[in-house]
Amino acid sequence: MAQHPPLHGVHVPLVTPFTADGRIAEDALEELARAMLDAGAAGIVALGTTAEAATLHAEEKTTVINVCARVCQERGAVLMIGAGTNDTQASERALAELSRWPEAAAALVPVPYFSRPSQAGVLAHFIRLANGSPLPLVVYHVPYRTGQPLDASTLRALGRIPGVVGVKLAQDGIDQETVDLLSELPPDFVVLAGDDPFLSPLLALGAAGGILASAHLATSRFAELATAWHQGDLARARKLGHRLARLSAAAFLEPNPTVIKGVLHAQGRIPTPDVRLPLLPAHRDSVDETLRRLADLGE
Ligand SMILES: O=C(O)C1=N[C@H](C(=O)O)C[C@H](O)C1
Repeated sequence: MAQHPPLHGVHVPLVTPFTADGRIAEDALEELARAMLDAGAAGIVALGTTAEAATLHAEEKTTVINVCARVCQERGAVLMIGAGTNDTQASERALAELSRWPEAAAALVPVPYFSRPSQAGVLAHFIRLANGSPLPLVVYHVPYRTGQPLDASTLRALGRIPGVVGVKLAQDGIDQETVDLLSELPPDFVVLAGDDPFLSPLLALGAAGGILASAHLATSRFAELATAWHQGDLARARKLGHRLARLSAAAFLEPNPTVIKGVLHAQGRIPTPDVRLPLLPAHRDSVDETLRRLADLGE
């Protein structure tokens, strides 16, 4: 198992494009993956929330991973794969399946949702998973989706588990726990921003990069923002960060990934803007607003 995958930079959690008759549009998926990497993304995430992974059946998930793995291998890019549920045993089985893609850098595994275990229970869950996983783990912490808060000391304890290499942090803001965590990270453990409008402040605090659905749009500018913070170009980073935060806010006017799919479709990059129930396609106003913010990015 690769112990220290290179997780710095911008990773794009790919949407799953659908054809008009509801199948996965594999060609469009492959083209999108290539376009993201050519525009400067460090990697691709297969089966993130943005992929509507919850609505894909097993065969479709394999197709998505195979397409992403092929393109990442071709481009020498980082592949992460979303896996896991709120059931520890089922998550162990899901992770074991990922041994089919040993080239993947990490599995992106959600904090167990809905069950609301104690923080010690969350820790025990990840200790068990890391122990048997064929891939290093990135913890996906998104309390507004999971209903499971974690404090900085638990996040740090997660980061000290052998085989846990990072956290995708989507706290819906920058709170005391975020600042505390980033003030002292365990060795070889990275924070990746997972809440798009807060990418720039998280990079300023020391995040290594981000997993960002809105980086489907203006991919090269997101990559430029990460580079600007890492190189200490503050004037550039602040200005670009504010503009990209406005773009991200528009892209999240409706449940993710509906607006992003609407924009990609309007740009002719995917065959339909379709999403699977219970999501509904974004309204035209949200798509237009996002296209306007994209046009406003300028140089
Ligand atoms: O799929 C992902 O990974 C992401 N999902 C988040 C969400 O839908 O809440 C947003 C983030 O940009 C990446």
